Amino acid sequence: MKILLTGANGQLAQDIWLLAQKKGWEVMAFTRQVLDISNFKQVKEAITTIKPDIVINCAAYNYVDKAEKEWEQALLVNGIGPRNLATICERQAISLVHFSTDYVFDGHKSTPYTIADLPSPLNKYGATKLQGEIEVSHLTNRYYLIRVSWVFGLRGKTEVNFIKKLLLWSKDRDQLHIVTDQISSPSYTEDVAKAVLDLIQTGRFGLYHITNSGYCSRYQWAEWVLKKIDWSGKLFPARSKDFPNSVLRPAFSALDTFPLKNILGHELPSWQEATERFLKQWFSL
Ligand SMILES: NC(=O)C1=CN([C@@H]2O[C@H](COP(=O)(O)OP(=O)(O)OC[C@H]3O[C@@H](n4cnc5c(N)ncnc54)[C@H](OP(=O)(O)O)[C@@H]3O)[C@@H](O)[C@H]2O)C=CC1
Ligand SMILES: Cc1cn([C@H]2C[C@H](O)[C@@H](COP(=O)(O)OP(=O)(O)O[C@H]3O[C@@H](C)C(=O)[C@@H](O)[C@H]3O)O2)c(=O)[nH]c1=O
Repeated sequence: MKILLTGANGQLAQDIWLLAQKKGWEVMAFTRQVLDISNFKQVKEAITTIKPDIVINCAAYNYVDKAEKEWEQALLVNGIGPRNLATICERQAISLVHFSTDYVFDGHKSTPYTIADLPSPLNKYGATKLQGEIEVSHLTNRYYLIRVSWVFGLRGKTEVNFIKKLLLWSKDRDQLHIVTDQISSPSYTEDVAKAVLDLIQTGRFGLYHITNSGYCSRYQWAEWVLKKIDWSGKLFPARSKDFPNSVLRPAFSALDTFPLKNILGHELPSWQEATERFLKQWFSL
């Protein structure tokens, strides 16, 4: 299997890259500096030269607050980039994996969102990711469109990883206030990478939700982590409105992964098991 991987410095990309190499697959990995997915010429050149079996697009603009002002930049990466990839993949009969987010939903439901629920994003980041979904699903038939939520991985930037941020805050604060009114399903990149590589071997194209099992609030997730690391500070519940500079985020955006289990034969480990594994690996690095 020959893979062309974009956004190769990102947290999910790094784990996909590692795992695919372990399987003995050929991975041609491109960072933003080498392949800017919003540049149609560069995308066409890379894909037509390499002729991969599959393109895995991990490139994204993931700054939720900044996207309100930088929405053109966000749309270029999250909307136009996937458009470029889908156009060339379709022309060359190459499969495309693209990732989206729980933030395409408004969070008004009280049960996990299924692949049959209609998106209605609350913020500009979510709107640009929805545009990416539309571009991919309209421009090619050979797609795996995979929504993930609250992604955390060992590698990549701290800014896009809530647990890494929490660990940083816990180092120099003795009090933390974490929101109880944002609930979703954490997704560990190691587990998502494995599921994605299993999925692409099935040839079962379509829309998927891939997250760890179960869901929690940001507060519950933080409480769980801080207990595991024996943090001596005090944790207080907070509300999203206590952070007036943050844009609106969905209150409940847990994802229902049906029919993933029917296809892979298993669900992903629970968010608790995944977070514990992350912490063990993080502190042994
Ligand atoms: N992080 C999260 O909590 C969530 C992420 N997702 C989605 O999952 C996928 C993987 O996310 P994650 O691993 O966290 O992403 P990261 O933010 O870790 O990585 C994204 C990568 O894309 C690169 N990039 C940015 N713009 C371009 C461009 N124009 N062309 C090529 N590369 C570019 C970035 O490079 P540079 O750093 O140099 O800008 C970065 O290396 C994305 O689709 C994301 O939207 C969905 C839900 C939650
Ligand atoms: C600073 C701070 C923030 N918060 C709150 C404010 C904010 O509403 C909330 C969200 O945190 P973050 O900004 O880390 O999370 P955010 O960047 O919104 O995370 C999202 O990223 C994108 C890319 C996705 O696709 C989503 O799935 C999701 O992972 O945390 C606290 O509870 N306590 C604090 O001390």
